[in-house]
Amino acid sequence: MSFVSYRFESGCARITLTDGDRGNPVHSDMVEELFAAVRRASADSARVIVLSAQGRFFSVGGDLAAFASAADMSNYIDDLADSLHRVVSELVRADAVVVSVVQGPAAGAGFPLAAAADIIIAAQTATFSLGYTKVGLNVDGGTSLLVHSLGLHRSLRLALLNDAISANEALATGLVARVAPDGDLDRVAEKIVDQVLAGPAGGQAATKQLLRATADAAPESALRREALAIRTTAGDPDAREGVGAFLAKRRPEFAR
Ligand SMILES: CC(C)(COP(=O)(O)OP(=O)(O)OC[C@H]1O[C@@H](n2cnc3c(N)ncnc32)[C@H](O)[C@@H]1OP(=O)(O)O)[C@@H](O)C(=O)NCCC(=O)NCCSC(=O)/C=C1/CC=CC=CO1
Repeated sequence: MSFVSYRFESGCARITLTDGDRGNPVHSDMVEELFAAVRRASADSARVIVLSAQGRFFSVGGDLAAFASAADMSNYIDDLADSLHRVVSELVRADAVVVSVVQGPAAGAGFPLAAAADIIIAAQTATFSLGYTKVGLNVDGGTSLLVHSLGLHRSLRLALLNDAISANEALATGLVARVAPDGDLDRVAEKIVDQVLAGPAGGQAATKQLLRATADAAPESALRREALAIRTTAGDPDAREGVGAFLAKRRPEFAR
């Protein structure tokens, strides 16, 4: 694997995004590796899955350079959204308790990826932002998770104005379970892992499924709506303008 690493030990599967020098951008090869790693964790009957990332960013989200260089950007984004949805579904459906460990920005698709976890731990440097509408796309991969975790109006603010929320704001909303100084993040994550491993596997798995079903945050129907929407927005000239403008470090000029 080039973009994701997998390690399994004592009931805990550790999945790490390893393209830290590039900010762990989300592209088709990365998502395929991520999906394979999550499937492997289930095959290993992991009790806990820890999803973390190397480098200064958890993830900058969709790889805008890959979008711009794709032969057909719209098709590329459609396929990528489908692949990412499979990862999100696998994480929310896993019997394992999923813990994400976020340092630095979780932007664009990096945000729903981190938020698909059951327990989110953030460094003080963590920020959460969506970015999709900034590049002419619709939010994807987690509208159901966002509304459940942040509430409707905060989700609308983040999605439409592209504000970022800090680790402490995310803690106050309940999205994040713990905030730790960057140097203490791993210790805090290990404490959570030990706490889960000391609990009853069957009771925890059933409880996770029940809570997610009650919250309707096993988000398949929302993911289906998102996939349909991105099929349209990714083909809109505004998406090409938004992606091109980000890469050229200029303000986008969307059609009015
Ligand atoms: C908030 C940021 C993530 C970080 O800001 P900052 O710390 O100031 O760092 P920057 O200087 O802006 O960025 C560092 C370098 O990384 C490059 N970069 C940043 N984001 C991306 C990206 N998404 N793709 C490719 N490259 C990226 C940036 O150009 C810098 O490069 P240089 O050093 O060479 O100049 C901030 O960077 C930011 O807001 N980034 C954009 C976030 C974003 O809009 N992400 C995409 C959203 S759309 C999306 O995720 C959509 C999908 C679609 C469906 C399925 C799956 C995936 O994605």
